[in-house]
Amino acid sequence: MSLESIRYTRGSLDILDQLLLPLQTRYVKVDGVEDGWKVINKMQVRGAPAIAIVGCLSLAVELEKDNNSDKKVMRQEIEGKLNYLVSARPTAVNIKLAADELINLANSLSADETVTPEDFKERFISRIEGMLIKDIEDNKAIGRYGCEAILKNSEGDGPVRILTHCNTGSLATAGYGTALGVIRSLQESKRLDHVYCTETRPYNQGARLTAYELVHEKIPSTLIVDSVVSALMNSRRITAVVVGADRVAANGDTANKIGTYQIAIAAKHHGVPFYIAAPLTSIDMSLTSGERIKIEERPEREMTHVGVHRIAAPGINCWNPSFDVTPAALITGIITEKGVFAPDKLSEIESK
Ligand SMILES: CSC[C@@H](O)[C@@H](O)C(=O)COP(=O)(O)O
Repeated sequence: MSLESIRYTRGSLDILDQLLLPLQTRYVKVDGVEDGWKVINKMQVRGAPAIAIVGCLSLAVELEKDNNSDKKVMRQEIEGKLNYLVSARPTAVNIKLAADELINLANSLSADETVTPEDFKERFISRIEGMLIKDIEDNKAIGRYGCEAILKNSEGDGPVRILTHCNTGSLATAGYGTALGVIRSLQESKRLDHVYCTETRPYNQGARLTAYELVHEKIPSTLIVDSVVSALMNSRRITAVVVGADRVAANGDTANKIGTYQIAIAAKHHGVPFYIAAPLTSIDMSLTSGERIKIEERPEREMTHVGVHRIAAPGINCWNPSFDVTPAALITGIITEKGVFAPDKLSEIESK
């Protein structure tokens, strides 16, 4: 069974505390929006789709307990709470798009005189619950499309080797995963020879989380230090790189975990196809290019310490951007639940 990062039943939400993995498995109760903001901001839950889903579910939990019977007040509070949740982490677009969709829903439910306050609450919570189910279905479709594209592009019908970065699996999504979903799908097709995952400094999502998921799923895999990527491509045949995304701009420029950009440059140099695997909820068509993506800067302690142990010389200045933007020109294809698109063809998604 896959790892479960989100446990939800109506009125109750618990998330797996990813700060404690892989050494401890502990679930944390999320009792409303304030808790939701905190677990996202502290990165107890992380990964663009999981951030959006946990944020929205925290609102669903709060709403379930709310006895408000004034639709206008409910609408106003919902908008304020969603905007607050969006502020917890700035780079991933999924939570912003989910918030916009829910604010539109609240506006129309509030304006519709045939909708009672009870109906408002029921329909609003059901829409949020639907996101959980849809994300898993979308990830499975991403897995299938990604697997097909990689096998089609690889020479002959031999085994394939994949490199991935950061964590994009069950822990970063509602389940199955995006880039890790593609890897799962390749494993199911029996064509997967090996996966290499980077440590993903400074927060080590690769070493702590992806490695944990790969071992859990019994997928043949090896952990590498981030700076080994070029040497790996030079010495072992890598079929493709597949990573996730936090925000894809309309021209295909993609923000993802810091270090993604240099992997894409290495892939171009070595002729290795470089894929982004992301649901449509990670695509921000309102931004013409990646230049305008806001990049989160995290506390320097995440660089200077591993757990409680200081590893950097005291007194040194630190710069800790959490994401970088890979230019579209370095990207072979963007794998979505609607198929694989060249980065300059994202506008075609709407007609699918
Ligand atoms: C399916 S998640 C894709 C990305 O969100 C993932 O690769 C990533 O960059 C996560 O960053 P994080 O800072 O751990 O939230």
